[in-house]
Amino acid sequence: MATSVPTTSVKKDAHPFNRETLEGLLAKRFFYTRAFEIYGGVAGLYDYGPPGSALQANIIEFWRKHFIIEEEMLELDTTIMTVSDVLKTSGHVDKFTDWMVKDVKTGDVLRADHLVEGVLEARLKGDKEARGLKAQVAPVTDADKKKKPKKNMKSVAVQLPDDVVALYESTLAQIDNYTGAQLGELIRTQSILNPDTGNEVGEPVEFNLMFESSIGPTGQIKGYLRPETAQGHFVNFSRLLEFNYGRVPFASAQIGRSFRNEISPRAGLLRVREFTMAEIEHFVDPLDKRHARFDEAKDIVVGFLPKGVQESGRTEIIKMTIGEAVAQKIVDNETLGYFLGRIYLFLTRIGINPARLRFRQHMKNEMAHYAADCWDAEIHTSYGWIECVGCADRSAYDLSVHSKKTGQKLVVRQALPDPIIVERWTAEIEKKLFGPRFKKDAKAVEDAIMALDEPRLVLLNGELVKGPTKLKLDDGREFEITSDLLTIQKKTFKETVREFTPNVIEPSFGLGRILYSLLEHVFWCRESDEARGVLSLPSVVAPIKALIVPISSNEVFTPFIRQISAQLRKAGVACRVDDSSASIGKRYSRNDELGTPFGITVDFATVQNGTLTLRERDTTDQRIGKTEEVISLVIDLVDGRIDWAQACEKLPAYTGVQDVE
Ligand SMILES: Nc1ncnc2c1ncn2[C@@H]1O[C@H](COP(=O)(O)OP(=O)(O)OP(=O)(O)O)[C@@H](O)[C@H]1O
Repeated sequence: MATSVPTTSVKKDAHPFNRETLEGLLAKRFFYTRAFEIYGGVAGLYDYGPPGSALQANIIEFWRKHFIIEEEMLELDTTIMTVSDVLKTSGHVDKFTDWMVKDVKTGDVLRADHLVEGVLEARLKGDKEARGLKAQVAPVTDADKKKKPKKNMKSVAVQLPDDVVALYESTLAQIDNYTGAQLGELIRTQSILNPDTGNEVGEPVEFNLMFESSIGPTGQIKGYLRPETAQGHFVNFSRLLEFNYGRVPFASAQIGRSFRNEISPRAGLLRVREFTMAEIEHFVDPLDKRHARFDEAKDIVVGFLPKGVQESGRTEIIKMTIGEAVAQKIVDNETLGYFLGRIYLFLTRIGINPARLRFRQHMKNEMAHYAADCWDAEIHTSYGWIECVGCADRSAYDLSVHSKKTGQKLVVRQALPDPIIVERWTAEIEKKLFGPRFKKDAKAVEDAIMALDEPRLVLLNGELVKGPTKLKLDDGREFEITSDLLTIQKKTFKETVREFTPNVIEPSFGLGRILYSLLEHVFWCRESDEARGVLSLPSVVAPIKALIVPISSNEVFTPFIRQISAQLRKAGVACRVDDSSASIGKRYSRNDELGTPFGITVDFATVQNGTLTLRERDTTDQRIGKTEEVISLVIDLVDGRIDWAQACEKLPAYTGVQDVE
C-alpha cells in the first residue's frame, strides 16, 4: 500500500466553476430531477432525491432553530388550497401578474422582462468581447458602429455605440421597475426578437400566476393553490394574538408549499411552479418599529444596493453595518434591519459565500402592491444575482383589507397608562328613516356608512351639505343618501384603550433557490482532476455527516461497523456505511460528491488495536485515534462544538493508507 502525506491546506480554485460539471454531479447523485421524467417531464416541476431531500430538510431544520426557536415565533401549518375570497381581498386575483409576450408566428410565450433582460445582457457581453478584440487589433470604425446587434441571446462580438451601452446598462439596472407598456416600447425600439426563433413578439399582456381550482364535487366554491403562505397567517391573526396574550410584537412562521404558474420556468430550481417557502410575519406597532434585540444585529456588515443607486442606473454595492443603514434611513426601521441581519447570518451559516450575497432594495414600480419598503437578499450564481429571500414591510395592508371584507376587527387593544381625550368624526344614523327608505338593504347601507374612516366621513359630510349624494357599496350597488338620514359631526371621547392595526414585516424564503445557490457556492473540483468534484457543505446541512468505510469486505469488520453506526445514530448523527466493492478512494470520492464532511475507516488496526482513521473531506487530511475518542470527536465536529483544526490537536496524523486512487 502506498503512503500519502496528509494535506492540511486545500486549493479550491484550481478549476474555474463549470455549471455543466456541477449539474452532471447533481444528476448522477440524484439531488433532484425533472418530475415525471419518464413521461417527458413538465417545465418548472422537480422531484428531490435522497441527498437533495436531506439537504432541504437540514436547511429547514436549521431555519426552524435560527428563527422559530431562537425568536420564539408561533409556528403555523395552514392549508394550501385557498378560497378565492381571501386572495381576491389580498389583491392576488387582480394583481399577482407578470407581463408576457407571444411569438407572432409560433405562439410561444415568453416573460417580457426576462426577454428584454436576456437579450440586452447578451448584447452587452458581445460588446465587451468586441472591445477586447478590437483593443488588440484595431480601433472601432464607423462601419462597426452601424452593425446591428444579433437577434438572439447568444453573445456575438459586435461593438455597440457608447450611448447604446449606457442605455442598456441603465435599463438593466432597473429592469424590475418597468411597466408592461414600457417593456413593449423597449422591445420595439431595441428590435428585440424571440431568441429561439428570431421572430417578432407581440405587445406585453398581463398573466395571473395563480393555479385556479374548485372545491367540492359541484365546484361551487372557487379556490386557488396558494402563491405564498402569508395569507394563512393573516386570516388567523386574532387567534395568534390571543395566543400571545394580546401583545405585539410577535411573529408567526410557516414552512410549506406554494404554487406559481410561471410563464417560462427556467434555470432549474431557480424558477419553478411548485416550491417550498419559509415565511415569517412579524406583527409590530406601527408607531414603534424598534426591535428589542437590535443590538445583536447592528454590527453585522452587509452589502446594500439601495433603490437610489439603481434608479440612477448603477449597481455598486455599499458595505456598511446594519446599525449605520438604519441610522441613515437607508433601511426604514430597526425591525426591518434586524431581520436583514438575521437573514445574513442564516444564509452564511449554511454555507452561502458572504462575498456573493447582497441586499437589494425594491424600486417604486417593482414593489409589491402592499409593501411600504422591501429588500431582497440576492445571491450571486452562474445565472447572475438571484433573489432568494424577500424582506418586505407590508404595512397594515393585509390585516386592514381582510378586516374590511369580513367585518372582523383585526386589531390590537392596548390599555393606556392614562386616559386621553380625543376628537373624532362620527356618523349617527336616523334609524326611524333608514328602515322605511332602504327596506331590506338598510343594514348593508348602515354597515357601509359605519365602516367609513374619518377622511371619508368628512368627504361625505361635505357632499351632503351640497345635496343628495351616492354611496357605493363593496358589491358595486349604489344608494342615494340625503342629509336627513344621518348626522356627521366631530365628537370628543375619553379613551382608556388604544386600538390599532399592526404593521407586518415579512421575511419570505424560497428554499429551492437557496439550496441551488448553496450548491454552486460549495462546489469545486480537486486540483488533480476536474472529474473529482467536492461539495464543501457545512456539517449543519450536509445530507450525511459521516461515512463509515471498512477497508475491505472481510466479515471481521461487521461488528465494529454496527457498533460505530449505532453510537453515531444514538447521538443523532446521520451516517452511512459504504461497504461496496469499490476501492476506498472511489468510495471517498463518491461521498465528497455528496458533501459528506467526515469519513471513518475501519481496518485491521481497528480489530487489533481499537483505532479508527478519521478523514476530513476538504483537506483529505487523515487522523488516527481510539474508537471512543474518534466517535466523540465526530459528534463534537458535527454539532459544531469544535472545528477540524481543534480535532487535529487531539488526534495524530495517519500516514498508513493511500487516500484516493
Ligand atoms: N417561481 C419560483 N421558483 C422558485 N422560488 C421562487 C419562485 N418565486 C418566488 N420564489 C421564492 O420565494 C421568495 C419570496 O417570493 P416573492 O413573492 O418575494 O418572489 P418574487 O419577487 O415574485 O420573485 P421573482 O421576482 O423572482 O419572480 C423569493 O425570494 C424566492 O426565493
